[in-house]
Parts: sequence; C-alpha cells; structure tokens
Amino acid sequence: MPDVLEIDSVIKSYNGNQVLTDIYLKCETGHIIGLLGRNGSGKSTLLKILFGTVSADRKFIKSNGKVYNKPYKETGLIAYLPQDNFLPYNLKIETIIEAYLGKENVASFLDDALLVKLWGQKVSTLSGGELRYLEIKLLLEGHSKFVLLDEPFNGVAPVLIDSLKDLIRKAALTKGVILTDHDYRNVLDVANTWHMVFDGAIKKINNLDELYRYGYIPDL
Ligand SMILES: Nc1ncnc2c1ncn2[C@@H]1O[C@H](COP(=O)(O)OP(=O)(O)OP(=O)(O)O)[C@@H](O)[C@H]1O
Repeated sequence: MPDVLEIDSVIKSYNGNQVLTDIYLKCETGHIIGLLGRNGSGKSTLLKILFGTVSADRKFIKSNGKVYNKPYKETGLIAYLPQDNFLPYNLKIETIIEAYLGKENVASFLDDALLVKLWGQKVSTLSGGELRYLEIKLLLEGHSKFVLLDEPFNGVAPVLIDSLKDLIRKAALTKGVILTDHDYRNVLDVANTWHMVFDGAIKKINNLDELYRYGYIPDL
C-alpha cells in the first residue's frame, strides 16, 4: 500500500489578497507530481504551506488519514527544497552528508560522477549547479517519505538536469515527489501527473495545449 499525502481546502491571503482559494492535491509514494503556474500564481506558497513553514487562513493536511498541522515537525514525513540555497556555506560537504545521512553513507553518496571530485571541499567553493545538485540529492536520498522541490532545475546545465531527473525517478520508487519549475518541458518529462495553479485553484493538465489555454506558454 502506498503512503499518501493530501492537502485540501487551502485558503491563503497576503495583505488581504487571496492567493490560494481552493486547493486539493494528493501525492502517493511512487508518484512524481509536476506543478506549473504563472509567476505569482502561488506554487511556492502552496509548497511552504504543505511543508508547514507558512501559515494559511485555512488548510487541511493529512498523511495516511492522520492530520498534521506542521508536517515538517514529523520525523521522516516530508523534506523541502526551497528556491534559495539552504546548506551552511562554511561546512565541508562530508560533514553535511554525515549529518543528513549518517557516517556510513558518506562514501557511497560521494561515489557520483559530479560529487566525487568535491571531496574535502567546503560548500562555499561549489558552483551554483554543483550546490543545487548536492542539496537535491541529499533530500532525495534522505529518510522522508515525501519530497517537495521548488525550482530544482533553475540554474542547472541541461546535462545535469538529466542526472537530476534520474535521481528524482530513482527516489520516486519509494517516495512521493512534488516539484515545481518553469522548465516545463523537463517537468512534463519527469512527472507522472501535471497540475497547474490557476486562479488560486489546482487544475489537472493533460497536454501541452492546455498549458497554452491557461496562458502558461505562448502559442506553439
Ligand atoms: N511573504 C509574502 N508577503 C506578501 N506577499 C507574498 C509573500 N509571499 C508571496 N507573496 C505573494 O503571493 C503571490 C504568490 O507568490 P508565490 O511565490 O507563491 O508564487 P509562485 O507561483 O511560486 O511564483 P514564481 O513562479 O514567480 O516563483 C505573489 O503575488 C507574491 O507576491
């Protein structure tokens, strides 16, 4: 039986402006959900509400039938990649991997074409793409059943995006992944189901034509 994460009945306003008015989203382990939407439509806000670090006027978050008010506090439930980098700059990457995954997993984690050459380096010396790859791999190989990724492909070279998609697909053998990114072709490629945040609600997307009709992409 898959594990299930659901968010329902979300209402969120900033300074009296309603950003989210009617959201229902369900993610099961084994699935990758792609979330698209125009700038300012509320995708990041939705992920932060789901993680529990942004409050909502109303929300209902459940996993396997149990209600969670602040899901991030539940060990092993949910991990979240913010748009901005989050790892401490002054630490060596082995120290960080050890803290996240345990000492016994450091060598196998770094046995990776991109990361192996970074042994012994501090986070501050990594390029933007290397750092993003490290952050995403840490979350995807961590213990959480669900992983939320906000703009994982931003600033990452195409060849590395392919590696990231492989990591996401591998993680989704046991986890549920919800990701949002404006690189919609790669979102469409890696995700099993596609959704659009539009007018404060979630719309299921079935094909590229619908992305055009919702005003997300220009005419093809
Ligand atoms: N802390 C905040 N205070 C006030 N308004 C906010 C705050 N955070 C977000 N907003 C507003 O809420 C709306 C949704 O923002 P959000 O960042 O969730 O959109 P998004 O879909 O992730 O956008 P993008 O694709 O540009 O990253 C925007 O109009 C934004 O200006």
